Order: sequence, then C-alpha cells, then structure tokens
Amino acid sequence: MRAHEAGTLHADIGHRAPPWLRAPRDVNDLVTPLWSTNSKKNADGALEVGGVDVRELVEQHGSPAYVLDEADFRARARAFKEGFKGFDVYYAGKAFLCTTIVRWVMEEGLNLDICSGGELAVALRAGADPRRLGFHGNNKSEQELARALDAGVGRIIVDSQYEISRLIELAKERGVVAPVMIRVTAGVEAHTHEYIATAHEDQKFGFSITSGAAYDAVARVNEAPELELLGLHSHIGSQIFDSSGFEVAAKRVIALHARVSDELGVDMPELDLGGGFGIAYTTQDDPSDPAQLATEMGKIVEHECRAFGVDVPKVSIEPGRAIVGPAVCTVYTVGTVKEVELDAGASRTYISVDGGMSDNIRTALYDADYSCTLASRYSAAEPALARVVGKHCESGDIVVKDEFLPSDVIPGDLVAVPGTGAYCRSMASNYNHVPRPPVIAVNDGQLRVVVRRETEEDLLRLDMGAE
Ligand SMILES: Cc1ncc(COP(=O)(O)O)c(C=O)c1O
Ligand SMILES: N[C@@H](CCCC[NH3+])C(=O)O
Repeated sequence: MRAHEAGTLHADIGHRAPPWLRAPRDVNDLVTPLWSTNSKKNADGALEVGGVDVRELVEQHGSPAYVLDEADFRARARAFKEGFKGFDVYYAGKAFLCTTIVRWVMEEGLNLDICSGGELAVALRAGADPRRLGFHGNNKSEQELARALDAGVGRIIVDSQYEISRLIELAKERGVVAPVMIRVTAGVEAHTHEYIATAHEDQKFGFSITSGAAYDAVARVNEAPELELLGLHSHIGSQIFDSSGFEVAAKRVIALHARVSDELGVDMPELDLGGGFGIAYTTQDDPSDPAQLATEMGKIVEHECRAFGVDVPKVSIEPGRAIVGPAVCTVYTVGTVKEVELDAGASRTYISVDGGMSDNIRTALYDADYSCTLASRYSAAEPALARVVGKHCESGDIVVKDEFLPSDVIPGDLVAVPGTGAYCRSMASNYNHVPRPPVIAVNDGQLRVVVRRETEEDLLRLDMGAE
C-alpha cells in the first residue's frame, strides 16, 4: 500500500511533509485501502458512502458528521468471526458504542467487551445477552460490579486485589458465583504509542506475571468459592502491526497458564489475548487480515500449549479499532483557508474545518496521522500540501497534519477524513462547548441517524444556573 507513489513533492513546502507523503497522480482519487469498502467518488467527484452522497447527508444533517458504513462494519465483524473460527470474538465497545452497534455485533455473532457502567447500560438497553459481555476496567466501582453481577455478565476481568475482595463480598451477598478472568501484564514492549501500550510493567493495568502478582491473584480466585476462575487475560496495546508482541505475550501467558495447571491442578478453560490489531490510517500502515492473524495466533497458542503439555483452552480476542475504525469517515465543512509563511520562503496552507479536537482527539493526543480528501466536488487544481485544523482555541487542534488537497479548496467545500470510527466519537468532548457530531449509518443508498447531533440545549441542560 503505497498509494501516494510517483509524482513530485509540492515544490515550495515539500521538504516539510513527512518523507513518505508524495503528491498523488490525481488528487481527486480515493486511496481505497483507507476508506470503508462502500466509499467512492461519484461522477461529480463527490464522496459517496454506502450509496449516499455526502453532500446530501450534510444538507440534511449538517456537519461535522461521522458517516458509518453499515455493510463495511458488519463485513469486518464477520471477517473476525469467520477468520477466528473456534475463538470467541469480543468487539471492544470502547472503540465506539451505541445501541445500534450492540445489535449489529450481536447479530453478527460476536460478543461484547465493555469497560464501564455506562457501556454496560448501553449494552443492556440494546438487549444484549449479558452472558455475552466481558467487563473490563482497572477501577470498577462496587456499584458497577454489583450491576454486572445482577445482570449476569458472562465474565468479569479483574485487575487488582481490591477488586477481587469487592467481588467476593458482592457475590457472597447475592449468593452467586462470579465468573472471573485475571488481567495480567506480560511485560511486553508493544511497538505503538506509549499511551496505548498496555503490557509493559510500568503502567496501571493488570497483575504482573514477572513479579508473581498474577500467580497470587489466580491462586486467590481459585480458592474463593464465590468466584469461578475462567482464565487469564492479556492485552498488549493498540494499533499494533507487528505480531511478535502478541507472540511473546502469548508465550508468557501460556507459561503461567501451564504453571497453574501444574501447581494448582486447575486447567483454566479460557484464555483471552486481547485486541489491538492495527488499521491503515495512511499509506504507511499495512494491516494483516483477520484470517492471517488467526492463523498466526492459533499456531502460537497450540505450539505453546503442546510444549507445556496442557490442553488448548478456548481462546478469545477483543478487536475494537480493526472492526469499527475503517467503517467510518468524518465529513467536515471548510470555513477558512489561510496561507501561512514559514521560513526560507516556504508556506503552509491551513484549512480550518467546523470540528476538530472535540470530535477527533487522536492527532493531538497520540500525534496520530490521518489522511483526507475533498469530498464535495471534482477539482482540476494542482495538489498542494495542506494541514487540516479544527475550530478550537488550541494551536494543537489539528485533524490532519499533512495531506495533499487540491490547491483551490475554499470555504464551503467538504473535506472527509477516513478511519475515524475508533476512538473518535467515543473520546469526543465538548471542549469550547462544541456539541458532538451525530453518527449517521449509511447502507444501500439509505441513511439513518444512529446517534443524533448534540445541541446547545443538551449542553445547557446540565448547567444548573441556566434558565
Ligand atoms: C482490554 C482491552 N481489550 C481490547 C481493546 C481494544 O483494542 P483495539 O481497539 O486496539 O482492538 C482494548 C483497548 O486497547 C483494551 O484495553
Ligand atoms: N484510545 C486509544 C486506544 C486505547 C484503547 C483502550 N485501551 C486510541 O485512540 O488509539
């Protein structure tokens, strides 16, 4: 995937672009691997997703808007379900959750990973079978744990000794047995941004395998009659391409699994290797498909279990980003275009859109790269290197750091950013009292608002001094 190949760098400011970013042959073309399957440019050069012209979508519902390609989401969910045959697949709701998504996930035969009382509420409101829910979190409150037990959640992934104590008490009070997995840290340095890596030792999640804390937690859960020990859980981080991290983690986790079998005489029936599978935000990212991942992970698990002489447990995974990320693009309206002079006679075009870090914090938070396209028309203008920025009072309010857009972009044009399905709406904020955009599902030429746009009234409703 090197779609921006060929062509030359923009003469004036090319040296400021990342070295891999090249002017495209035709700036109107979509770099298809970055877009949902049912995205294309139509005869006018406008972006169409799921048979819906984004110009019409914006006319009806305004901008910014998250456009969710239903068929693409379902196909990715199915690809994980089918690729990972014999595994259980939990969609990680933290990537993006609403009742419609819960229903799609359940219809496609996946389970659901939740990590707060709020996500539990969404799942239950959507009518999810509680037994198909896995409940994560390093600091679940007593209330959250009680709700999970009362609802009959299928697995609670415990993360601390305090939580184990809480759960024993709550289960005792209710006369139930709580199904438990133990979140472990495998001591792996995943090759991803520091803030989204979760299996190195110095961070808040899980029980360390190395220190012995994980084994102690397993032993305690095993002894408690109020708890049912399902197995170990490892999640090494997010937006990972290199399967060696998964391999090292799986080896360490299975070594612990085998030690438990050996020393405690317990064959834990399950094992969860987490999510974290990377997607393509730019041409530099080259994700594996689910079937390939499944083969690699399946081989490692089998090999390790055989080496330790233990039965292969039921393995589960928790992809979030890889299912919903590519299924969504965000459509913005351009408000201003500004040429800013840099040193040595260079300049940069700043294109301001009507959203920004409140609907996509990832660029500011993780220095994430995104790409974009002019979505409302064909342009015959030369490509020019641009930076797409938001409307917030923050100079780091950048949506797309560097992209080639036509040099004639003007206010009123629409710009669309692909790959915004994961951790954009779910991490959206009301910074500067900007209402959060809607999520609009498109399919077969039809559109349906699945999360409506927030209004100023919504925001003022929480303000106790407002009339
Ligand atoms: C425990 C757990 N499972 C699954 C996920 C989903 O990760 P991703 O969206 O990268 O697949 C996360 C987030 O990183 C997580 O913390
Ligand atoms: N929120 C992060 C991923 C971390 C997910 C949860 N452990 C992102 O946008 O990439």
